[in-house]
Amino acid sequence: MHTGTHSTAHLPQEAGGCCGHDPAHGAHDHGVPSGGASPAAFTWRVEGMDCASCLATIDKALSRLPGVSGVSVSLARETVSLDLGNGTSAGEIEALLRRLGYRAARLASPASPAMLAEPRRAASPSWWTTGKGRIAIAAGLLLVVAYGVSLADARLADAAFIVASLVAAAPIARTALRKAAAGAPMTIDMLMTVAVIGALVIGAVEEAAIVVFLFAVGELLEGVAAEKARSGIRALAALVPQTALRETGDRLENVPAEALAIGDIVVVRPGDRVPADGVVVDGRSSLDEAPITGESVPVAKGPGDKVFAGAINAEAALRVVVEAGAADNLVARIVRLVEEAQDAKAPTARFIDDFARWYMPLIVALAAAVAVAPPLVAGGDWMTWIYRGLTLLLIGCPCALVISVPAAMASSLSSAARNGLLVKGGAVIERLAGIETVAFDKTGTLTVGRPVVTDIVPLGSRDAAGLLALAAAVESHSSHPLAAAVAARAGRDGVQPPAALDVRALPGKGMEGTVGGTPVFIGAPPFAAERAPLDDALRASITRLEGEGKTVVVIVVGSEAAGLFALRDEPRADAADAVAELGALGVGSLMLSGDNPRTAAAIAGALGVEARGGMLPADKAAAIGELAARRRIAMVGDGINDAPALARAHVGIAMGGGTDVALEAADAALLHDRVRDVPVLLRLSRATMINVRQNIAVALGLKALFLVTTVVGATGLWMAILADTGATVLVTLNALRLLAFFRRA
Ligand SMILES: Nc1ncnc2c1ncn2[C@@H]1O[C@H](COP(=O)(O)OP(=O)(O)OP(=O)(O)O)[C@@H](O)[C@H]1O
Ligand SMILES: [Zn+2]
Repeated sequence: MHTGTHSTAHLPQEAGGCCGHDPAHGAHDHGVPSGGASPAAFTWRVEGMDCASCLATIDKALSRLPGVSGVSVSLARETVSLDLGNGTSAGEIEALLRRLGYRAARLASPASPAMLAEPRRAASPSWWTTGKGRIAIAAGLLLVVAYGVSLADARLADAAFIVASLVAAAPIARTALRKAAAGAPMTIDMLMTVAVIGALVIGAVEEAAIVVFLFAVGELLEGVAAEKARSGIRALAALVPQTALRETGDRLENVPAEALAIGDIVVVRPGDRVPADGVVVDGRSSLDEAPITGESVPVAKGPGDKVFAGAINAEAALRVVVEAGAADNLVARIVRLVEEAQDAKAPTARFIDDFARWYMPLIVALAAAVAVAPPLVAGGDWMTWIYRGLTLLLIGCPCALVISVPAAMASSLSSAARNGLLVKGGAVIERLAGIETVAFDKTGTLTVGRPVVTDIVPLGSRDAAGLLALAAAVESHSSHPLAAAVAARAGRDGVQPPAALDVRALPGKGMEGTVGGTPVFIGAPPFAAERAPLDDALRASITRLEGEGKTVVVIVVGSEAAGLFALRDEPRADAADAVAELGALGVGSLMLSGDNPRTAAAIAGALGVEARGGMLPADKAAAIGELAARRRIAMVGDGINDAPALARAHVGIAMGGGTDVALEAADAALLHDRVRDVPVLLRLSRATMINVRQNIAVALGLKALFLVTTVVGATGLWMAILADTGATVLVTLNALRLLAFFRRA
């Protein structure tokens, strides 16, 4: 059973601290600083955090300041958040960030998503304008020049390579020193600096220059996959138009979309994008929601239908009443969710981070031993063994390993989000990949959730219309799908329901109230039977109707059964296919229903799933808890009345058009009402975990291989760094394959 908490890890997923890993990191104080005044939350947007190593360094440096607690660094959002008590001022924090080499800008509200606080931020800069890009280009050019010089005059070769190495390595050395001054001495920048200087000292000058260049290229590539995934999600936010046509009195005025308030009326002309989430009040058109939810078919919308910011109005003008502010619309929530998801570490990622944490010091110790021991103990050649020791230092770079998990997760999470599948982090992906059974709620999940009254059976003197009026009187107070069906039928038949008093819902059982002074109950037969005797003829028709897959509710007036309604809710068109696809994946399906077992079995039988009926809402949660103890189980529901069951499953999946509840209550949410997205999500998760394992194998495999070849002297300096750069490239390319998952599916 999962804990239900979505990791509030202080370090984001990509924070593995590739190159900046220091053994002590992570030990910081989340306590409230002394001094009485409660700490205030601050958030900065920090530019220049382009590598995993930056994060550990920032976290560590900030956490050491007095009065600072709860440091959280997000690479996905490019923010640093922390609580500030007495002892340090916000200005001092900014100064420290500047000293570490980053630009920091305070964000007004820590709660506001960074992206939306500055929504029009230019797209991420081209690689060659970034610090790492410039170092890589410079190192490459210097290398070419040095080769040119050495060809022209062999006597100048050594000097040329030495200059090239020193100049290209200078920024790396500066970073190493800066981090060391901030309390993180053992970083890959430091290893690089030591290795390059060492190589120059022992005369391996050409290799030193190549090493600096390859290292710079590797560093440049490190964040490519994550950045690519991130820019895909940022593109979403850019879909929301900047301006809106607001109706003010009888005028239309152009206002910034952010200025729209709930209740404003906006006009969306054909060809325009919808500026805010809202509900259509006038007009009919079809809307293209593909950019937001990945739904490729345009959706017809008319009065009363929900529209989402960013959708393209294809046909006719619409008047829309705004229902959410700019920071709360679906697109903003998706962006925020995916960014948070990218910061939530999967267990595998955490394991790799732990590994990387002791890997680097271990390799450094090994390098020292290799450089010194053989010459001292066995009389080996000093130059040879120092060279091998320096090479081992380079093998200490855990870059490819540290990005192996987050690169795959970032690709997976963002391609899922672009296709209407929202997953709250790598941990959920990891759990999804291991799911053995999927439990579905019935109403609204496996079925359409819009039951229709098919039979009305009055008893005694009352006629059908009279019975319907009575039922509708009580049901008009409920939003249950069955209640909606009864009310709809009354409306269609032109029946005017009388007033009902003291109406209350009995969850999972029915409704009760008083009409004209007489108590009226409408609900499931077993609970009706507690109030009035049901004769054999009545029981027989209930059994027959239920066998047809219909839900029967009995109306009890006073202490007498007054009649029954049968309602039928059709299975979703793709439900049977979804169950079959799950079966093909080796995953079992199960339907949990509050409906009576016979109806549940009839519907389940048609879909080919096992069913459990007659469950009260608490029973569903209990059943999930019990199943979860034996099998890894996912629960799919609408997130509204089955939140407890969703929470008790290993993975809770909410289905249903982007409602707040669905997004908050579950580990994953499907924006479309498409059951087949469940097997798609499982396949994506499995593909992601395979990808992760391939990445780890490549990264670790190359390390192990070059560790051995270095010690036996088969490979040298530049091959060692090429192994890391090459592994970074392979891991990145492999992770990016996941972006194409939906194109193949
Ligand atoms: N408003 C209502 N009017 C009539 N009957 C009701 C009402 N609410 C609940 N019931 C009765 O209680 C049963 C269980 O209701 P519950 O809401 O738990 O299940 P459901 O959501 O309809 O179905 P499922 O659990 O399969 O999704 C219904 O089948 C019905 O017999
Ligand atoms: Zn590295």
